Amino acid sequence: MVTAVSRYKLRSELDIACKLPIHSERDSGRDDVSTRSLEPPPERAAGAMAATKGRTQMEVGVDGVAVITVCNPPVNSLSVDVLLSLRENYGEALRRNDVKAIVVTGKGGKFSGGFDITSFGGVQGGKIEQPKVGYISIDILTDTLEAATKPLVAAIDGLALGGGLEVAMACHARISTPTAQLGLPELQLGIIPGFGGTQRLPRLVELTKSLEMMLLSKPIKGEEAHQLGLVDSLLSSDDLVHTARRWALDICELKRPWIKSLYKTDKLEPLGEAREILKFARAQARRQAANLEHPLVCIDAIEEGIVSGPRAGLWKVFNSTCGLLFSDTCKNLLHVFFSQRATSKVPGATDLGLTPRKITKVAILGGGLMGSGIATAMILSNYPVLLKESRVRKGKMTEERYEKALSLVTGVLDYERFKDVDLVIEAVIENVKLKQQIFADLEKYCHSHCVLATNTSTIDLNLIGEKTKSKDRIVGAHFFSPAHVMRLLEIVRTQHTSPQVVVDLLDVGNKIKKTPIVVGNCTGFAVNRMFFPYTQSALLFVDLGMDVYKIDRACTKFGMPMGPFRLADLVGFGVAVATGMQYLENFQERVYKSMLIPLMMEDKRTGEASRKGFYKYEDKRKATPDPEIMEYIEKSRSMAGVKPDTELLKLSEKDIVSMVFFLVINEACRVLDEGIAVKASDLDIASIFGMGFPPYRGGIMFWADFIGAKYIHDKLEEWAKRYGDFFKPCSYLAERAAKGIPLTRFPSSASASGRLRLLALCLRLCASPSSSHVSGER
Ligand SMILES: C[C@H](O)CC(=O)SCCNC(=O)CCNC(=O)[C@H](O)C(C)(C)COP(=O)(O)OP(=O)(O)OC[C@H]1O[C@@H](n2cnc3c(N)ncnc32)[C@H](O)[C@@H]1OP(=O)(O)O
Repeated sequence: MVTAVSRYKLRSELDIACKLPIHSERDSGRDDVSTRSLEPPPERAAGAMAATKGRTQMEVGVDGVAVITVCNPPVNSLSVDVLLSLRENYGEALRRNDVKAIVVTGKGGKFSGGFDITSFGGVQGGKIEQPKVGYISIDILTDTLEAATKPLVAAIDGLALGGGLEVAMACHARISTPTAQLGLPELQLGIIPGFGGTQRLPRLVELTKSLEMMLLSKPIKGEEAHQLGLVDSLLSSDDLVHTARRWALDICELKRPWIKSLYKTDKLEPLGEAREILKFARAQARRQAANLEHPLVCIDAIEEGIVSGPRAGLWKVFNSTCGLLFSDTCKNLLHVFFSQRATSKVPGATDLGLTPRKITKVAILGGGLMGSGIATAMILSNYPVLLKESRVRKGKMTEERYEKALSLVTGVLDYERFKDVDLVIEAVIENVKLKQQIFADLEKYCHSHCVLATNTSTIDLNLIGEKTKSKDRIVGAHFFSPAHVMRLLEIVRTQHTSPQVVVDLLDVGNKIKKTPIVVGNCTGFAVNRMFFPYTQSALLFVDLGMDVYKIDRACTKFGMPMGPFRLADLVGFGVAVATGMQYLENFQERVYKSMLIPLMMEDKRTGEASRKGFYKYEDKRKATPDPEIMEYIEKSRSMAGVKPDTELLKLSEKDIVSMVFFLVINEACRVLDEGIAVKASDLDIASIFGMGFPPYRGGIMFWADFIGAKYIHDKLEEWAKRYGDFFKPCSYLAERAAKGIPLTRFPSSASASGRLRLLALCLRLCASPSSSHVSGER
C-alpha cells in the first residue's frame, strides 16, 4: 500500500487541470438495454444540435465488420452531433444481420481529441442547451455501446483524449499505435472526465496510475498504455483497422475475451488500500492546488465508484459536478486553452501566407546557464547545435537518449563553422557593446539568410543591431530560465524584422515545444516589463512598514509559485540590480529606488546562490525566513526617509495582492497601448508561462477584467494620492475605466494612438523592402 501511495505524486497547480458538460435532474426511469430504442432521441434530450458539428461514417465489409469512423476535423472532437451520429450508426450496425462486430476509429490518423471544447462557451453562455444528465455517459456509452450484443473494438491512432478515450474505454477491446497519446486531461479545463473515465480508467490501469493521469492531465503513449493494460495490442497505423476487425471477429468467435471495463474489478486495490491512496491524493491536491475544487470532486467521484459501485460513481459525477462547467475556474482555463493556441496567429506575420523555412542547424553563442539551457531545448527536439561549451545534464533522460542528444552538440571556439547554420541564438551576458560586436561578426561569418536572434531579456534590439546592415534578420528569442523547462518563448520583432524571420522562429518555437508569443521591441519587452512592478511595489511596501514574508505569503496563497522576495532570491540580486538599471534609464518615473537590495549585496547577501537573501537556505532549496534581514530593512527605511504607514499594516492578504498586481496590470495596459503586445490574451499567456500567474485565474488581463477596470483605476488613483505617482493609472486604463470598456478588448477599441502604432508596425513589416531579402527558399 505504501508503495502504491508513494508512487503517486502531484506536480503543481499549473498541471492540475479539471468537469463535464452534462447536467440537470437525475433520470430515475432507467430502462433495460435490450428494450431500449436506438433511434436518435428527441432534440430536447440531445441539446441544441444546430450549434454542434461533425458526424461519424459507417462502412460494412464483406467480413461482417462495420467500421464506424469519427469525422470532425481538426481533432475529431466529439460534438453532440458526432455522438448522436455514432449512436445512430451503432444502432444500425446492431440491427443489421450482415454485421457481426464493430470497429470504431477516427479519420485522418486521429481517434479523437475529446468532447468539443468550442461548445463549452455556448453552454456557459446559455446559447447551447446541454444534453440531459447521463444521456451520453449512461444511455449511449454504457447502456448502448458497452452493453450491446455485438463486440466493439477501438482502433486508436494519433490521439484518444478526454471523451475520446472514454469512448474507447467503453469498447470491448482497444488496439493502438505505439505513439498514440491516451489521456484524460479534462482537469486542465476545470472539469472532470464526464463520460465514465473516472470509473473505467482505475479499473483498467489501477488506481494510482489513473489518479496521476487525471489529476496531472498527463497523457501516456500507446506503448505505456499497452504495458498498463489500457490497450490490448500495439500495431502500426497501416495495420491498425485491419487488425481491429480481426480482433472484433475473434471476440465474436469467443477466441478473445469480451470485456466490459466498467465492471472489471481485478485491478482495483482492496477497499482499505484504495481509501488510503485516495486520502493521500486528496491531501496532495489540497496542499498543491489549495484554490481548486475540481481535483477533489474528481477524487470523490472515483471513491464513490470504488465504494458503492461504478454506476453510483457515474451518478456522483453528474450530481456533484454540475457546477464545475459554470465555474470561474473552468471559464478561466478555457480562456487559457484558446489563448495559448491564438499566440501563433500573429498579424503582419502569420497572415501573409509565408511558409516557415527549414532550419537545419542552429548555433548558440554563450555556454552559460541560458546558453546551455537553450542548447538542451534544441537538441531534445533533434536540432544539431554548435556551442562553445555545454552543460547538458542527464537528468531524467535514459542513457540512450542522453547520448543521442549529446551527439547533436558540437563545441566550437570560433565562427568558422557558422557559415552553414540557419539560426544563431546569442546568449551571452547583458552587455550592449559585447552584443553589438557579436552581431557585427555574425553578419560577416553567417550566410545571408541566417536568422540572427538574441536572448537578451531587456536590451533594446535596435541597439544590439546598430552596427549591422542585417536589421531585417535580427529578432529576439527570449527564453526563460531554465530554458529547457520553461514553456514560454518571447519572440521580439523590431520595425525592421522581416515577417519571414518571425514565421521561421514561430516554427522553431513550436518544434521545441514552447508556447511562443510575438511582441514588439522596447526595454524589457512584454514579460519582464509587465512584471517589473511585481518586485518594485513589494519593495516600496517594505519601506512603508510591511513584512517581507507577509507579502510573499499573500502572493503564494493567491496562487503564484513564489512571492516577489522569494523570486528575487531565486533570480539573484545581481540580475535584479542590472535589470533595475535598464528600467531606471528608460522608465525613471516608474522605478522605486529602494536601497534594500544594494544594502544586502554590500554584505555579500545576494540571493539563493549565496545561501542568503531575503530568506536563508541552509538545506538545499528550502527557504527559511531570516530575522537578520530586519537590520537591512531598518537601514533602508531610514535612507528612504519614510515612516511606517499604519493603514498599510492593517491590510488583508487580499488587499496586499491587489496592491502588488494592480501595478502589474497598469504596466500591462501600457504594453498593450503601445502595441508591444498585439492582443491582451498574449499577455495572459505570458503571465502564466513566464511568471507563473495561476492559470485558473485566466491570466493577468483576463483576471483584471474580472475585477473591473474602474475598480482597479480608482484604487490606483487612491494609492497615487497617498503614496505618490508610482501608482498613477495610465491613460489606457483611465480611458477604459471611464467608458466602461473591458481592458481585454483590443485593438478594436484601443486608444487611437495605440491602434495607430500597431497599424504602423504591421504595415512596416508587410512593406519592408528587405523582407524579400530573407524570404527566398534555401
Ligand atoms: C466529456 C469529456 O470528459 C470532456 C472532454 O472530453 S473535454 C476535452 C478533453 N480533451 C482535451 O482536453 C484535449 C484538448 N486538446 C489538446 O490538448 C490539443 O489540442 C491536442 C493534443 C488535441 C492537439 O494538439 P496540437 O496538435 O498541438 O493542435 P492544437 O493547435 O492544440 O489544436 C488544433 C486545433 O484543434 C482544436 N481543438 C483541440 N482539441 C479540441 C477539442 N477537444 N474540441 C474542439 N477543438 C479542439 C484547437 O482549438 C485548435 O483549433 P485552431 O486550429 O482553431 O486553433
